[in-house]
Amino acid sequence: IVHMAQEIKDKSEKDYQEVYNAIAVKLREEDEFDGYIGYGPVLTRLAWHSSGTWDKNNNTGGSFGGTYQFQKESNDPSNKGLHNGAEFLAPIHKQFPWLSHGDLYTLGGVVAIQELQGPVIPWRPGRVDLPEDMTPDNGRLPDAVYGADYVRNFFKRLDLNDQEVVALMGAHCLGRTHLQNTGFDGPWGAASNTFTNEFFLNLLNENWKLEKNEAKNMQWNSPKGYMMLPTDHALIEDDKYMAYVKLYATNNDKFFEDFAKAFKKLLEGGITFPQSTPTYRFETLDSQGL
Ligand code: HEM
Ligand SMILES: Nc1c([N+](=O)[O-])cnc2ccccc12
Repeated sequence: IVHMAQEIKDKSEKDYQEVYNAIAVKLREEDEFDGYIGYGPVLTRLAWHSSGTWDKNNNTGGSFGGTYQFQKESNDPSNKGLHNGAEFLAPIHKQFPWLSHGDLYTLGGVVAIQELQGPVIPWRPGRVDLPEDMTPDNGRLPDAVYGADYVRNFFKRLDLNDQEVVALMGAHCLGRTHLQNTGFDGPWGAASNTFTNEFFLNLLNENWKLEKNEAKNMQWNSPKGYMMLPTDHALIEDDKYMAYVKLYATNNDKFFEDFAKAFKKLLEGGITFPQSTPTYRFETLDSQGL
């Protein structure tokens, strides 16, 4: 299967910046969601989950077809809670009906990272909505209960190496786990809505204890009220992963640079873009004085 991005002839950078700004203004205004965390984290997770169904071996799934819009995919137990992100984006789709669902879901994640003071994520348009029968089966997204070998093997299907995996996991600086969504709870400490390298500093500096939570799942908790999933903690149980955790804990610029590259790669998995497709680097609201 080839997912060839379509050439968008009648839309310019200005048109896409207008979509970016509409999402960013809504994100700034609707700040009360999830205990004043806001929609940034769930939009980031929606962009990741709509892309993380890709299988490089047969080029099925991925962000191209926008199939998260179909219940078969949005009802995947792995996607519990993401309807909040999709409902947030629904009015944006109405306002800009020419934007495909695949472009909408991935752009939502780009706006979230950039507006939460993270790095600029270069982004390309042209994903094309696929029919419902092209929706990938459930079960392609990762479980949180396993260790480093599982994580390494899982991300091979997405063509992502150790360095890219550790950088991407840094997005767990955002938001929180919700017992009713995934059976993990916390962090009760500062569940953040600012994109930083905190996740790596927490991993290295906190005193982690493996405990059974209210849903009978094992998770790592710290005295300060932070938590880590088993797959988070795996990054300091494995020497190769640990080297990158230390790199990103001590070099925020390097983390930002590597995260931006890996997140773009994740959001474009399986897509062939024509040479003529522009790569957009959007301005934040702040940098536009808005
Ligand atoms: C081994 C891979 C991963 C596993 C097992 C995993 C698992 C989870 C779980 C269980 C939650 C809690 C969801 C909830 O209860 O509402 C979560 C939240 C989140 N994940 Fe991951 N994740 C992984 C990788 C990623 C990646 C690669 C990204 C993005 C680059 C990401 C971004 C997020 C964000 C932003 C949240 C917070 C969502 C919110 O606050 O509503 N995760 N993840
Ligand atoms: N905030 C988070 C942390 N943390 O250390 O703050 C760790 N792991 C997480 C996993 C999923 C979602 C949020 C997380």
